Amino acid sequence: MITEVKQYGATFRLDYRLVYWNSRLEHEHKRLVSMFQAGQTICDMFTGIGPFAIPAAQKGCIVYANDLNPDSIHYLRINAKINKVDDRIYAYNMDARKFISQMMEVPNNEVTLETSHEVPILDTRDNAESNSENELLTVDTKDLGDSNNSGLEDVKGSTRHTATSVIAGKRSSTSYHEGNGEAHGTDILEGCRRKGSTNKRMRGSEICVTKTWEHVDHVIMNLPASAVQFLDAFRGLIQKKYWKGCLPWIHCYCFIRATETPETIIAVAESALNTRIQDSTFHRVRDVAPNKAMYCLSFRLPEACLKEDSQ
Ligand SMILES: C[S@@+](CC[C@H](N)C(=O)[O-])C[C@H]1O[C@@H](n2cnc3c(N)ncnc32)[C@H](O)[C@@H]1O
Repeated sequence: MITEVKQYGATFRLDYRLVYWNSRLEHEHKRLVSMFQAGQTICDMFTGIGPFAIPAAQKGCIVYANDLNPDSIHYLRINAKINKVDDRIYAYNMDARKFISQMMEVPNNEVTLETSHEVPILDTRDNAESNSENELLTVDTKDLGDSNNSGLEDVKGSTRHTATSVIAGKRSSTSYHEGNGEAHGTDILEGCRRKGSTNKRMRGSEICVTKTWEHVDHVIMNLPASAVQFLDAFRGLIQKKYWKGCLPWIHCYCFIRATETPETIIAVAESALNTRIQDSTFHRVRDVAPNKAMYCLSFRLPEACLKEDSQ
């Protein structure tokens, strides 16, 4: 059953039989995106058809959006096009743990653009002749099995797709390096123009290449039943010597039952991260049952999660 719904000015096409959609989350999508600023880099680990990703991109953020369900990614791509933000969203189709670890992985030579596993929405074909490594790729879902949305939570199975380390971002700087189109800025606010930056989808703004292992502003984890358990993926994930600026905000959704307290969830999160969390906030999203509410736990990734140079 394919239908179209509207949320805060964005249009979402979806098939209810194949993908997750909950209109009751509209206010929460809006609330979280209101925290983002234009030019920020967002990783959405459980993106669905993009109700965080699309408004974030509309706001001028660069979004790396992942979902294990290939149908979600199919509709995310459609919705990115409908809402004219396909130049700001990169989509990935893999397990969230693998996605975030590959986002933060520093490639061996730091300049290799491993795009063979990327599923970018951004159509770079106009640039292809000058930067073949950024060619548009299609989703190969053969290894993903059943496309049905049900039962995907906690799926740890890997796919043939691995996240690329290539990031397209809007940056104010125009420093530009010939070669492979890779950014070599010394600060996250510096970037480089994508080589042959004639992409017709740019609508007047620059598309730049930056590196997620150097900086991400926000990570969204909306899989309330088990997102907290995915936090272990952040242990030693970010290499201290490459990271620039503040550590990312993690927005991790969870359920809290009547028998539990926010402290219960913090304890699980700290155990997963293997360190203490400072200054966290819990935002009550909505009641999902008489004794169960959905919350958003937000905190800055603790420095103790960083990987030291020698590790
Ligand atoms: C609760 S929905 C949230 C979707 C969207 N972010 C929203 O706010 O409506 C969770 C999504 O996570 C996806 N998912 C479930 N397990 C996953 C996993 N291990 N890795 C990546 N995505 C997963 C599901 O396919 C689903 O689209």
